[in-house]
Amino acid sequence: MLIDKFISEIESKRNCAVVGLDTQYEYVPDKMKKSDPIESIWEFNKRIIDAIYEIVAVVKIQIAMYEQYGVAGLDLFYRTSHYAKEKGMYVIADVKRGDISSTAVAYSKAFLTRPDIDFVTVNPYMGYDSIKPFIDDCVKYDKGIFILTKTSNPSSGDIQDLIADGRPIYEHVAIKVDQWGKDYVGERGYSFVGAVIGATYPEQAKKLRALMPNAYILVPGYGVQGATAQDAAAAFNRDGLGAIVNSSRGILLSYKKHPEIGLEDAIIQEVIRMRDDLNSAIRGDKK
Ligand SMILES: O=c1ccn([C@@H]2O[C@H](COP(=O)(O)O)[C@@H](O)[C@H]2O)c(=O)[nH]1
Repeated sequence: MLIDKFISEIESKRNCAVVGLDTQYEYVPDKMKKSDPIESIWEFNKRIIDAIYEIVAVVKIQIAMYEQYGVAGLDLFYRTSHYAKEKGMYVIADVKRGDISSTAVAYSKAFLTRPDIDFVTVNPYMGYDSIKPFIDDCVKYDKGIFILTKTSNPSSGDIQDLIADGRPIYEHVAIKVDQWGKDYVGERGYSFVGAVIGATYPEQAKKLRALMPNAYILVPGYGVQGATAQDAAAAFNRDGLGAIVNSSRGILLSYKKHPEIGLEDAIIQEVIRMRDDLNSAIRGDKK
């Protein structure tokens, strides 16, 4: 099962950090900027992937950053996912889809039938029939999903924290994630039905971790959004597994903090710093 192989790869690299390829033209170093933004971003993405693929298991590609450039941007999204996959990386398409079942079937087909995409993020607001097509395709094509549960943004509480039947909505979502994923637990004890929990909400993450012990959790919010490795650690199980932690701008823009070294060295340095920071918070490894 994909989720078992995914866990083995994270273990063998000793790295639960996800590099978020939320690339925009503005992020490309001036020296690398060409007149064509698409080709500039492509060069940047390729150099990042080449720099990290031996030490990082997973990339998350945020589709919105590519869609803003129209059809050429979408083509770049897939060129990037294809390139990362060719280098042996796991690819999360951060697309946050969710719609009535007939439309969800099409959304799922768009991503989960592709060999270059392993996971997608989905939005549970419309309920089980909007999620089931993705689960069916996960079974058929050996893929996985991360369901938005408690998101990292400051306003996530506007709706997710409202109390229904005595508990916040995000806890109800976690209970559903647990139920929906129970039949799909692999050899390592984790399901391909996972969740998204922001590192910016560590107290909530502890409770949510207990409510869905078999879910793999995608944890955004580390770095630029202000969460620390200690915050992110709340989403992990005692086995040191159960979560992956994303950083996008913190890694993509790390070259600005280290103008004295080249792009690749700056990216590698930041990825290693993040990996060691997380391993120290999760399992007490020495930094
Ligand atoms: O709750 C959520 C869900 C998704 N995201 C996405 O993760 C990255 C975070 O980028 P940073 O630059 O590391 O802040 C981005 O793609 C978001 O859309 C999230 O932040 N929070």
